[in-house]
Amino acid sequence: MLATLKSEESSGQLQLVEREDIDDDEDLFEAIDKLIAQGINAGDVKKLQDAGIYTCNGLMMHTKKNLTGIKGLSEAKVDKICEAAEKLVNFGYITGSDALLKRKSVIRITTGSQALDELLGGGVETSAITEAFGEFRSGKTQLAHTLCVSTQLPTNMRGGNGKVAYIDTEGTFRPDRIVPIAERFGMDPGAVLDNIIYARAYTYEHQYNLLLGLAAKMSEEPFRLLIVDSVIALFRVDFSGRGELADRQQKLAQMLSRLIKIAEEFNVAVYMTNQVISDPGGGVFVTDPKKPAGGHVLAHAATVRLMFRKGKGEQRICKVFDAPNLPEAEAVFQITAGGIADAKD
Ligand SMILES: Nc1ncnc2c1ncn2[C@@H]1O[C@H](COP(=O)(O)OP(=O)(O)OP(=O)(O)O)[C@@H](O)[C@H]1O
Repeated sequence: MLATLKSEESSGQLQLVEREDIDDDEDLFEAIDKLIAQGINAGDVKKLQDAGIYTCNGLMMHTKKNLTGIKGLSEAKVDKICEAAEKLVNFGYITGSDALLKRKSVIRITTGSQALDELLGGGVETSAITEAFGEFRSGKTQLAHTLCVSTQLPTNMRGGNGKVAYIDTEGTFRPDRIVPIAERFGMDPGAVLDNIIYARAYTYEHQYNLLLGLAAKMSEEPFRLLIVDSVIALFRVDFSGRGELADRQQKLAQMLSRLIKIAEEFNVAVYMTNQVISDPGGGVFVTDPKKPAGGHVLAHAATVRLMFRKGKGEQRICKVFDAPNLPEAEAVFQITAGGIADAKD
């Protein structure tokens, strides 16, 4: 894998495509300001943007109740806006063939390990949520760092030719780790770092607001990856005890719903990490039983669920825990200075 990438090094420097240069059929969303040409006044479009809605596709992912909650938008205005948006985007049925065509826009981003890519059917998928859970030091954050770089590779090198947004809830992002990973892939570390936007979240509300703010950025520039590391940590801190569990799960569901919408609206791969909790119900024959945190709410939100565990030395094992189109199999990979790679033996 590494050899292939290196051999293509000369031709492989990242060329981020300007939004204007992208073919129309590659543009998966209609910008919200196109509503102006449909007779919606610019002031109302601005109100939508202020509420974090930057595309017509994103608009239709909101209920009318949500939209009338935006200051200055009456029910009549919301009806008119939705009608105008429906003229620009088809929100109804499409044929199976069209659905297949739509799937063709999905990109698979290399993890840096061929064995892991094969396990994932080619890599981490856009328009979907990939969740990695596992014990500490099992490689979840290292994979996040590797994806930060590989997402920026051109698509003919199994990258996503796009930018990266990184939301860090535990303070574990290390920009200096990006440097050797970029060098391994034959890329300029400075340029790679410039294509990553990073935010440290301190509360679950802050985490949610950071997601809302992303729509504006993603509608302007080609992003292909959103990392949330870890998705649940702040919820476990900000809500404590059984009494707050229902409230926590409801807020978590709202945030996960936002993540799914971002993935689909902008054809972005969402990679989120999750913690494990001990599972007393795991049975007496299982030593140290562990299960992913977040319960059913998280289980339903993730498209692909991966379980990481430690192997010998720097080796790690990834198991497909749940995925709609992947077999329940395992792959061994290794953490190296240059990020995730194939295991040596
Ligand atoms: N430069 C490097 N070269 C080789 N291995 C490294 C390097 N940097 C970190 N590692 C290894 O990566 C592992 C940590 O992995 P990672 O930070 O991804 O864990 P995690 O699964 O995110 O755990 P946590 O829940 O603690 O955040 C450590 O075992 C460390 O030895």
